Amino acid sequence: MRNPPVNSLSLEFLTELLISLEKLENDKTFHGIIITSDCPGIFSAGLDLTEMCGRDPEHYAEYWKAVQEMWLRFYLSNLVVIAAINGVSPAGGCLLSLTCDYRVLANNPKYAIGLNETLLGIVAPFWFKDTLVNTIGHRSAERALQLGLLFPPAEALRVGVVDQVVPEDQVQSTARLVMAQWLDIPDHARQLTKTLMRKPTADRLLTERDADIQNFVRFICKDSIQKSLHAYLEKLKQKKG
Ligand SMILES: CCCC/C=C\CC(=O)SCCNC(=O)CCNC(=O)[C@H](O)C(C)(C)COP(=O)(O)OP(=O)(O)OC[C@H]1O[C@@H](n2cnc3c(N)ncnc32)[C@H](O)[C@@H]1OP(=O)(O)O
Repeated sequence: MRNPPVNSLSLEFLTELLISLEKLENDKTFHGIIITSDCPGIFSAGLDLTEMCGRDPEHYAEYWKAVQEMWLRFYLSNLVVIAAINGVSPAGGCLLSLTCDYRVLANNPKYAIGLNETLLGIVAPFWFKDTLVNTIGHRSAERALQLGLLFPPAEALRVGVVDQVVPEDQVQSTARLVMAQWLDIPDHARQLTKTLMRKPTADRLLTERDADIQNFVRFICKDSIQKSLHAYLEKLKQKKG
């Protein structure tokens, strides 16, 4: 991913990601992809806050549809998808990595990962929650979501948000090694098993997709939510001094 400075998931970047995924899926010589970041120290800062602030309801609806599409397409991809997480990965960045089949995280205490939406005064939708529950179990997800926990590497491994923590200079080579193991499995059997495990979760969003968009637009348009998102963005900008 190369969307400097922080790989935020803007509408344009989400569209690029989806087009890239589609191209790779349509090319039958590809069987797997590794998602990693070109922004030093940052895997992805998550959803682009500027897409959710000070825009009109039509824009929010279009943006949310693209976020849903990213989740659905990566979560259900027939390819083996591995995240080589080489930086901090809050909220939407964590969600993207949770759509993958396997997560390798660099062992750097700054590289926290988690769904921290409550810290921004917003609520992770049911499909963010479902993805986390499917990964770390109900009790750990309940605690992580309510507290907006961002896990440093050792904690992330202990709770199961990531599958492996390795020295920073071994993230890419480990991801390639893991990819080779996954590609050794007969592809047809692996793909059907992935679908079996994930389709019920995806179906839930597919049947409630429009309602989920409407909920998002209603929620994000609230004055109180706009105020807290503006304040959060301002805090990020002022951090530089
Ligand atoms: C109902 C809704 C449900 C779902 C909703 C939301 C899910 C989400 O994903 S919300 C986004 C959550 N993300 C975060 O909380 C991360 C915020 N960013 C950071 O903590 C830091 O920027 C980060 C640790 C990633 C990187 O730190 P630095 O290297 O120190 O960079 P800066 O903080 O100086 O940021 C540079 C530049 O980028 C802008 N920025 C950062 N994050 C975002 C973002 N998510 N969206 C848009 N823009 C972002 C930041 O404001 C700076 O901008 P400038 O000052 O204009 O350079």
